[in-house]
Amino acid sequence: MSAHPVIVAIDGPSGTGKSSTSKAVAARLGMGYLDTGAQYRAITWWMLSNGVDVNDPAAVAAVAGKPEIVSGTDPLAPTITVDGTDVAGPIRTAEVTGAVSAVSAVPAVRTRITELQRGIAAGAPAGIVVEGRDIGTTVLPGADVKIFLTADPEARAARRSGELRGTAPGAPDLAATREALIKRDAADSGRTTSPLAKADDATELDTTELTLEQVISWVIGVVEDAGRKQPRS
Ligand SMILES: Nc1ncnc2c1ncn2[C@@H]1O[C@H](COP(=O)(O)OP(=O)(O)O)[C@@H](O)[C@H]1O
Ligand SMILES: Nc1ccn([C@H]2C[C@H](O)[C@@H](COP(=O)(O)OP(=O)(O)O)O2)c(=O)n1
Repeated sequence: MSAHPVIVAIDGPSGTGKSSTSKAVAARLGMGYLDTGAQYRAITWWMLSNGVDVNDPAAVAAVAGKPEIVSGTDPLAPTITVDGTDVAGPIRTAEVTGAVSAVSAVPAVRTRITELQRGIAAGAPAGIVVEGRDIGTTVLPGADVKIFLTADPEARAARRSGELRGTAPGAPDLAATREALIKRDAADSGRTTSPLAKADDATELDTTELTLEQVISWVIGVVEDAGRKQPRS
């Protein structure tokens, strides 16, 4: 399709549809898929499992280089391990969700994880869809396609709440989910190092009134357009 493997950056706050959209787009276009939030969750899980005080940035920074995080990029079966342990389940607990913004605000953590992400993107032979908070702005500023997804907080909380009810018995109710989500957005947008932000050259899409399938089709259209505009090799 293009002269080099296409890199697609999809950013936005929680519940806008980044993961579901990115996975589907990557699968349909035969590309890799990287969930960068899962990596921040994985390092947070390791900190909590090892008794590190996640509210002490110096303590977190001191051990940020220790865990070995490996992400599998098949969009049909993405994987994440820490020191060889499959953590796909444990990284989705409320405890990790409650601590991840503090850990991911620590510059030493971001430097480490950003390096990992750049290496994975550079080594993706068929191109890759990378989703997160700072992919278009910091991690891959030269990405071929940059998309920023948004949606009303009510829609985002309802989606997340529905998802948690499906997978986690005893999950918090809608109001609690909404409150936690807004608090996490504020922390992620307000941090000093590489906050959640739309890149100037990203295309924004409000997904509030759209179905997931509509969002997927729109993103595929943008990626295919970008491929057509690239010089032929
Ligand atoms: N446009 C949409 N309409 C309705 N539900 C959606 C839409 N996009 C995503 N969802 C659902 O919302 C939940 C959160 O989506 P997800 O892709 O995990 O968002 P994010 O990665 O941005 O946090 C999932 O259950 C997903 O199926
Ligand atoms: N590129 C990224 C991706 C995620 N993070 C941090 C901030 C987020 O609150 C957490 C968790 O991200 P994740 O994408 O799993 O969050 P969701 O629950 O899917 O919204 O990680 C980040 O700082 N930078």
